[in-house]
Amino acid sequence: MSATKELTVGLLIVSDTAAADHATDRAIDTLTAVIAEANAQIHNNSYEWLVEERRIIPDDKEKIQEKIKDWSDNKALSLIITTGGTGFAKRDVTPEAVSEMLDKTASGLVHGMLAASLKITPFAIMSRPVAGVRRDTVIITLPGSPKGAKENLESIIKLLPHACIQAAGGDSRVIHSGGIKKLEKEAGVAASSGAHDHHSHLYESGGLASDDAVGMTSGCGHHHHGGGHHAPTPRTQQDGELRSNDLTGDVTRRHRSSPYPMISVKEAHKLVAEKISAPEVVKRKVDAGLVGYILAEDVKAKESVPAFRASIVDGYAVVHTDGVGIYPVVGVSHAAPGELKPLESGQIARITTGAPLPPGATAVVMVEDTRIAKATDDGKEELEIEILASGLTELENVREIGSDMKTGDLLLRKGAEITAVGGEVGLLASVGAAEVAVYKKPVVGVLSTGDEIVQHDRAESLSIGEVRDSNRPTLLAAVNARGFEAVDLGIAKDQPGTLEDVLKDALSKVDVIITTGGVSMGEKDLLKPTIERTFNGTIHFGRVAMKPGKPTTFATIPVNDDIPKPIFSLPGNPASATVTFHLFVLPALRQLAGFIGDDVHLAKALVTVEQDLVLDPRPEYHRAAIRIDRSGGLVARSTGGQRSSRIGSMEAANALLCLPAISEVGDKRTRIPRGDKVEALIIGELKVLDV
Ligand SMILES: Nc1nc2c(c(=O)[nH]1)N[C@H]1C(S)=C(S)[C@@H](COP(=O)(O)OP(=O)(O)OC[C@H]3O[C@@H](n4cnc5c(N)ncnc54)[C@H](O)[C@@H]3O)O[C@H]1N2
Ligand code: MOO
Ligand SMILES: [Mg+2]
Repeated sequence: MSATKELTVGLLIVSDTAAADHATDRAIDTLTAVIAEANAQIHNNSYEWLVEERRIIPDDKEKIQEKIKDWSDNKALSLIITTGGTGFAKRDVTPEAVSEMLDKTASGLVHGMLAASLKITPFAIMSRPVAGVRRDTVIITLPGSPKGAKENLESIIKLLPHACIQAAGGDSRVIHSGGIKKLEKEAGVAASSGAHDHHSHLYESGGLASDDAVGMTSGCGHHHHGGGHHAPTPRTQQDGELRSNDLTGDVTRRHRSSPYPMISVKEAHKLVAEKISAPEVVKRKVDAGLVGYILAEDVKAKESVPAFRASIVDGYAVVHTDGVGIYPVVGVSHAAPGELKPLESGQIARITTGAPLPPGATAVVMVEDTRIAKATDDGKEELEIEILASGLTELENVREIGSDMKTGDLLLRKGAEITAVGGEVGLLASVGAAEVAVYKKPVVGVLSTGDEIVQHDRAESLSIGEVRDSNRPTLLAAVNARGFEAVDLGIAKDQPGTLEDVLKDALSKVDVIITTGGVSMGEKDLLKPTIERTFNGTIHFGRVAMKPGKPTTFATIPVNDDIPKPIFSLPGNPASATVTFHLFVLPALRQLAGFIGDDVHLAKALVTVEQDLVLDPRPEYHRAAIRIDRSGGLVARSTGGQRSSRIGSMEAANALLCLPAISEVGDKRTRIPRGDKVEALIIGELKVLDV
């Protein structure tokens, strides 16, 4: 199984000055930053640098050798980086100390570093770096100046994973061919056939799908129509294959890299669509509570609308052939039920909008087209009216019976959504539909997990380590606002028994479970093992190539003879939980509720970005507020800091901008410049741009 490999690093700062006063050292911070940057640039998750040791020692050959021995022979670090002691001064002994320890030298790395430095300064010629391998560890020596050390390391760091993996015996599953080619390209190394052969044992992955064989493309092109015929399904759990940590084991035996393949957002959508069961049909009353349901039957009109000949205006019912002239007012028809006296030629009747025409009347004249000819003596009633309008046509200003809708007409088709606009409820109500068949909406349970999580409105201030529960109120609100019934499942402690009890209870009450927290690599991350090992559930995916939301987990749990119930275990980080709710859970809820086709997914639009947006190694769902500008175009403004912990990044956000992973954009661009257009997934109402 391919997985992220940690490449461990030791930073050995060789400097008399820094050893005497650690505060003077700048090398550790500088190199840590270079390594962090290198991690950020890694275009897939097959490896990651991890700085495990940092030590500052004086320019002392024995001390240098002692550390190198410990870090390579005992700790088997992947890489040791020394800084300092590479010049011509008497105390400069690092190259000598290191050379004596090497099993193999690596003159290529030395050339690489020197060549890069010489481009920057001729003084590079004054440095005497060495590099090589001791046991499983690659060792490089950098100059003492932080600037020089940084430049040297930057010049080779992209090729170092390859060197380290080979030095450690080369695991052919670690780096896939795309990764090596990318490294070569990034480092400007020609992929000559020789180099290719040399690498081949690393990148022929023997049919095993590597992490990004499934792709890391951003998730906007995700629209699947519920199962279907798109990309091949990524690997999911095979029968009986348990990948999660065994909770009965010691922490030392937990996974050190995720056993779950990293799949693309697109594939995650496809898996959700496939595993979500068919919607159930139920009868529901036609009232305000019907909003958000999908009709499970065609609905036909049982009655005609209008059910009688009705006036469209306020005026006088006439016989249309009578023409202009003065006529006696023989009756009144208000919009109210009741018997009406028939009208004969030569007579008229006062009538209001919506009122039934008297039998015999064939048209209505608007009050504006008439004049009073004679009133009663007290002046309170009209006796005679002069009709001024000529050339009336039959049924002018009249709604004929069934002219809006006839008995038996198809009102709404199976699959129609009863929207919050109200039109469909109105249509059903207008023909007296009292009850309709719709698809059942799933009831959704929302659970927070974590020993540190406390009720958000607890009055006492927080003790160290405590965190207010923002995920549960957020998700309960979002579930409700999307028209689904939400059940508050509370907070479960990070204890297997507790989680088991809460989930067991939830499975009996709700159709879909959402949990947050406890899905990543920590020993207290219990969701995956509990789903798999306690509930015999199937984890369909446990990692998705996206930011935020990498550890998003989707599983189904068998329940008696029933259809397995879906459980979405979202990451604990608040922005991650909220984004992944919209991206994965909402479509699943909609599918269960009978939505089909593109309606299952969030709507997409092309928007113009207002600021430069920096790209991440993972496809990113950048939170933004999009507005309609004066020309009707859409502009997007970032909500600011996008760290997964920052729920503030969701404040006023109505869209998720789909930013490609760095590796997806050509010409080494690292940002989307302002003014460019990107795809946005709409999660809230659009507003008009402030002027
Ligand atoms: N060694 C690794 N560590 C982590 C990885 C990794 O790949 N390797 N992934 C990181 C990513 S990405 C994420 S996202 C998080 C996900 O963590 P978990 O889902 O396991 O969540 P927790 O560890 O329980 O909590 C993370 C974070 O969120 C806070 N939290 C949790 N629940 C709530 C809540 N209801 N309301 C507010 N805040 C909450 C929690 O206190 C933590 O700060 O893992 C990374 N680690
Ligand atoms: O993917 Mo995590 O969601 O970065 O924070
Ligand atoms: Mg965790």
